[in-house]
Amino acid sequence: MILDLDIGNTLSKWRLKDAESSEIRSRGAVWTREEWRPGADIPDLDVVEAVRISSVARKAVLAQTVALLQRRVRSVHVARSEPEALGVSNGYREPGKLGVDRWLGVLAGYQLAGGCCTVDCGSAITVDFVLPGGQHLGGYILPGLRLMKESLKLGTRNVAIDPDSEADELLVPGARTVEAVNHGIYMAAVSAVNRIYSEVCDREGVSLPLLLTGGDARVVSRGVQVPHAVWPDMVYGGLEACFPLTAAERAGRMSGAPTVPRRVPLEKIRAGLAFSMLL
Ligand SMILES: Nc1ncnc2c1ncn2[C@@H]1O[C@H](COP(=O)(O)OP(=O)(O)O)[C@@H](O)[C@H]1O
Ligand SMILES: CC(C)(COP(=O)(O)O)[C@@H](O)C(=O)NCCC(=O)O
Ligand SMILES: [K+]
Repeated sequence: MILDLDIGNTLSKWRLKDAESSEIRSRGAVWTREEWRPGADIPDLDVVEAVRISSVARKAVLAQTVALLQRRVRSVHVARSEPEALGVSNGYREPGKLGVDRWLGVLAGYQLAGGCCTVDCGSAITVDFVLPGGQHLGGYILPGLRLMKESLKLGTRNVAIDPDSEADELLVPGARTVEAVNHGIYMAAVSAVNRIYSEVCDREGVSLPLLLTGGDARVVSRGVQVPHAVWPDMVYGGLEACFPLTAAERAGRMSGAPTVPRRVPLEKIRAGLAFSMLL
């Protein structure tokens, strides 16, 4: 079995993948923590022959995790942001400073769709762009839905946005504090994603497929106007592309990859942008 780990600021996600069949056997998530020991909530390491890790948690968390895994597993691969990989040039002035989850998302997106826009809705919401030739432009970082809510300190931190709500319900004026907060932060997140996407496509003169991932991808997706795909395993896709271990991975196939979303004509994106600027 292959253990894939995606250690975010809030949650550490894992999945076990069968090295022979390439099937995903199980998956889970635990709160990201300083100390991380195999227990009821993480998989049995006896069946694991290789581990692939993406981590944006504090250095000590990664060091602890790697030390623990190296005692039990033969090969442990840790992803890093590089100046260039798999046809993509990192757009950061200091490439190593780009969050590795963003880098892996971009690599997965590029392998799937060529030039694209990748959005990761987790603790932070990040939006990254890579052009059809493989140039990554850099991106945007804004607080995630939960972080925005917690920063307001209005006693609403424990009332999450219902992930099954429709965008229509979440965009109307709130008539209670908790609604005003939830609708406000939702409006902030989806407006930012819509605007950033349109601005950059306009500026670069290209309509790019849009891909969403992260814990809040499903709810953000409902407020995103352009056709797009939700890809929960996008960061894992980057790990597969960087460290291919199975036959399918070596052939360039990533588990759970969505069909590439339809490209909107650039004129339509520009018309939407011009209209929103009039308001
Ligand atoms: N079951 C859940 N537990 C915790 N957070 C969740 C859950 N479902 C959705 N979320 C949302 O997803 C975010 C965490 O998403 P994730 O992509 O795992 O973040 P990160 O990679 O930063 O750890 C939280 O900030 C929260 O808004
Ligand atoms: C921006 C992030 C905090 C997002 O992390 P996440 O919300 O997925 O936990 C992470 O990608 C990170 O720590 N990046 C380093 C800074 C940068 O990318 O510029
Ligand atoms: K994120």
